[in-house]
Amino acid sequence: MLFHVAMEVRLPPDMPADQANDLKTREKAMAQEIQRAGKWPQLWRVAGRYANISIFDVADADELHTLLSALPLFPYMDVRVTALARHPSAI
Ligand SMILES: O=C(O)CC1=CCC(=O)O1
Repeated sequence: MLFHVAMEVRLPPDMPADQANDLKTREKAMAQEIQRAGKWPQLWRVAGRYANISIFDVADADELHTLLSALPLFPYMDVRVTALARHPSAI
């Protein structure tokens, strides 16, 4: 099942740089692990914002939630999920 996921990251401005860098390093490692597993086939930066647009390919919304909520930056992200269905005109 495909999901369009929009993530906006909002780190507290007073978060120490070491803590922010650790979160970003762990986020990258986990994101790449999920991509290698084939469950995160598209990950795009939104130009000009600390945000991304992604496509996830997972079994269901429960699996998606499990993956998203395990991301190190999850507590600092505003996440919007849209379930995708096949368009009848798609070829
Ligand atoms: O930088 C971001 O958009 C947040 C993020 C999600 C996966 C990743 O590696 O970074």
